[in-house]
Amino acid sequence: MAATKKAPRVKALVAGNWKMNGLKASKKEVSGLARLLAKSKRVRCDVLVCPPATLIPLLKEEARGSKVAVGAQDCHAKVSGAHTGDISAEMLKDAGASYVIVGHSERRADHGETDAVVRAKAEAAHRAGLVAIVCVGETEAQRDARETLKVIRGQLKGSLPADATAKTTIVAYEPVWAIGTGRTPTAQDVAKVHAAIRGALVKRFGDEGAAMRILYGGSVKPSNAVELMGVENVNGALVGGASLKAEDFFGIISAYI
Ligand SMILES: O=C(CO)COP(=O)(O)O
Repeated sequence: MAATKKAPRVKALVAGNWKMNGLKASKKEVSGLARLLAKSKRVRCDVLVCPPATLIPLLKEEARGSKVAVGAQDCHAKVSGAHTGDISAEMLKDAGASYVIVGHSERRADHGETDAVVRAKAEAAHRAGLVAIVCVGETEAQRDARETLKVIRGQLKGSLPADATAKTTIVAYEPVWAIGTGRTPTAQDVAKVHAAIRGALVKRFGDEGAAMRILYGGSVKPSNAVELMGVENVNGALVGGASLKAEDFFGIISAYI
């Protein structure tokens, strides 16, 4: 009998993207989250908070000894130099980050980041020893034109470094029209896109692609987390608004209890 290869078990990640929200006082959300996680010993996923860069050292300290990792929302591709206002991956690592989000649709849209730029940032993350969370997602117009899979495959091809592995790289699928709108794709649509992403990852990276985490992002809330996180090839969530309050974020994490 031919041996059938089983898909590897992938540990999920629930990541919070605070975007441009949070002040020093927000550290109480991290200590609150750490307390909730400590109380519930059965949480089967990794947990990450990505605050504005100014808060990384403070939140890293606040999260010390807990299950909460700290990450950043963007990085520059270079190590250092004359790039006013930018922060390198090495600096983020030095500040306490262990992950960095690259290619978020808000950066692709507001800062004209191309796939090549996103790829250079992901390579910088790897160079610095950070895990890169590479975001892809179609706009509403692209979805209406039934171009979703074509767009996603193109973004993956252009944005992922050639030597990406399951340890260094995470893909986040965030349909642009679902971000901050309260609208989400159906579980069937999420399954279709995540299956296509998995197929593209396996084709390009083999076993590493089979083990790479694929997060879903866009209006994830405690009320829809169980359904969305239960979809095949969904290995966690990238959460915006609902990650700002410890109780809400824990409500989403609870999908993995
Ligand atoms: O953009 C997002 C996370 O990166 C999703 O944001 P919301 O969860 O607020 O829709």
